Amino acid sequence: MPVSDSVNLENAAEIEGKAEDEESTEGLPINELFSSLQGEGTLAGVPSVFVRTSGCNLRCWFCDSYHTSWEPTHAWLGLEEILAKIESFDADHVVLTGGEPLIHEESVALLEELDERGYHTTVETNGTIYRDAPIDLASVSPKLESSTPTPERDPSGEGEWEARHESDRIDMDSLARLVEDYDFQLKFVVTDAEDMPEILDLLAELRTVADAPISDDDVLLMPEGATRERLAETRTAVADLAMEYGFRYTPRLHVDLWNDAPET
Ligand SMILES: C[S@@+](CC[C@H](N)C(=O)[O-])C[C@H]1O[C@@H](n2cnc3c(N)ncnc32)[C@H](O)[C@@H]1O
Ligand SMILES: Nc1nc2[nH]cc(C(=O)O)c2c(=O)[nH]1
Ligand code: SF4
Ligand SMILES: [Mg+2]
Repeated sequence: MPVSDSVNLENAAEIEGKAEDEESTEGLPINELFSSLQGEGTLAGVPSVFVRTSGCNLRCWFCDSYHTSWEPTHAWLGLEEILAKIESFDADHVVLTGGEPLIHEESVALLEELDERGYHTTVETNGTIYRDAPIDLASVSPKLESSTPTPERDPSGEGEWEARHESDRIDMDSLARLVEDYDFQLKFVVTDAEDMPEILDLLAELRTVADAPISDDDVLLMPEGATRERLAETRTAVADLAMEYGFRYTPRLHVDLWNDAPET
């Protein structure tokens, strides 16, 4: 969808207010809807349609989807319109992402319609919100302390989101319900070895709290980087960490192939 069709909201409070107002109505704020190869995780390389909702409850400093979080941009589309666009592509897999798709109650209705039509559904989520929906793969990316937008790292302000991001980024109950109810992968964005103790602690706690087994094979380390240049700096160290700790490594194929251009 060309961004020129989209409505640009000025600030985060406005989009969040808008998203809540619109929960009672049909439709979703869509930032882009396109066909590509799944670039990340266990299904990397699978042709998929991506539906990117706008709006997020967190603000990672490195967010590669800036126009869904820091500066949300979107058009409101009805479910029928979204489904027609999805069906115009020849794919069996649909990836619902964002922004944070699970802030929107209407995401459940979309997933139900996709399930009825026989699509395999992946939901890319930060794991802070649980919803009961036909999700074939919950692709959960819990946010580490290294994602927090400190004043030095804030891409748009002076650290106004730091405290809220820090207090909201982990919700153990939501994480536990997601891994209990769905096939899942835990996909951590990693920059260097300093991220590892927090990952190990989080896994230990989740394994205690969740009534579902979590194997090391369910844990994927993904290098931080939204550009080829940045990935070139992080990926070898992250691959080494995956080998050292016995977790999986996931590439970011869309960054390697297309440098994370829009609609890739
Ligand atoms: C834009 S997020 C949308 C879904 C959800 N909000 C989340 O964070 O999981 C999609 C995926 O991209 C990852 N991601 C975002 N920015 C990244 C970056 N700079 N480097 C590596 N992965 C990144 C997220 O961790 C998540 O797995
Ligand atoms: N090709 C491609 N694969 C992806 N996997 C997860 C993505 C996302 O932004 O959630 C993504 C994306 O933006 N593009
Ligand atoms: S949670 Fe996901 S969409 Fe939200 S700011 Fe972080 S990476 Fe971006
Ligand atoms: Mg992406």
